[in-house]
Amino acid sequence: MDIMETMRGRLVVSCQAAETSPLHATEHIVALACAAVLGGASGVRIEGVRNVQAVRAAIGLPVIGITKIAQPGSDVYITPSLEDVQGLAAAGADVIAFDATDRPRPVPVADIVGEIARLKKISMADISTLAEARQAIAAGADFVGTTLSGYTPYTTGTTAPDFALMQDLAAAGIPFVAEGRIWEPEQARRALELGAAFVVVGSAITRPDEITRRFADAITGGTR
Ligand SMILES: CC(=O)N[C@H](C=O)[C@@H](O)[C@H](O)[C@H](O)COP(=O)(O)O
Repeated sequence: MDIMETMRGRLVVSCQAAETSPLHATEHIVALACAAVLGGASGVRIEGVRNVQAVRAAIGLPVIGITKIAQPGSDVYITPSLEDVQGLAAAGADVIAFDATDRPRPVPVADIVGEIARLKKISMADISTLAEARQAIAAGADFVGTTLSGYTPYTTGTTAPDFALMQDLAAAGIPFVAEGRIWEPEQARRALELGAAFVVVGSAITRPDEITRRFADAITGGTR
């Protein structure tokens, strides 16, 4: 399987559950991933070494692996350490995504990228700005994701996907994936038209609490 070609121009579904969610168990993550594949996903994004291992065994499509581990003295939590990279690689992730934002971090971006390459995996740098994307590619990342736009102190306040960032990435010739706040199929299509290699959708498909809240708020005007 050519990992990138399998996902190119297609939908990848992020199957994650917060610790507070009733879906926070490996069997539920596997079920979400299998449902996504049934619905036409061409890959999945999975959090946690155990979940990656179980999903890898259950589906034959590309798996993007991440960990989410809070770090003392740092806001970087997506695949922050070399041990996280090693665990995800051993669990069978094809692509390893990691925080490549310009914030204080436990391990330099170049070291994370180097370890992913050493383990013969594909690296996806989750960024929030064009400058971070340039730095990540210069450090050797295979491609970037717009995942963290809106989640760094210097990129706050948006509710829509960051189409402007996608346009900037395309203009700069940086290979990118669209991820973050994509709630409508038309937004996914637009991201592809802007040059995204593929599109990652999470909450709008796999977080029933957030999907429910969207409907409930629309009905009640946000008052509960
Ligand atoms: C910021 C952050 O931690 N993003 C995480 C990255 O894996 C996930 O919580 C998101 O659900 C994922 O990026 C997909 O985005 P959305 O759920 O908006 O479609």
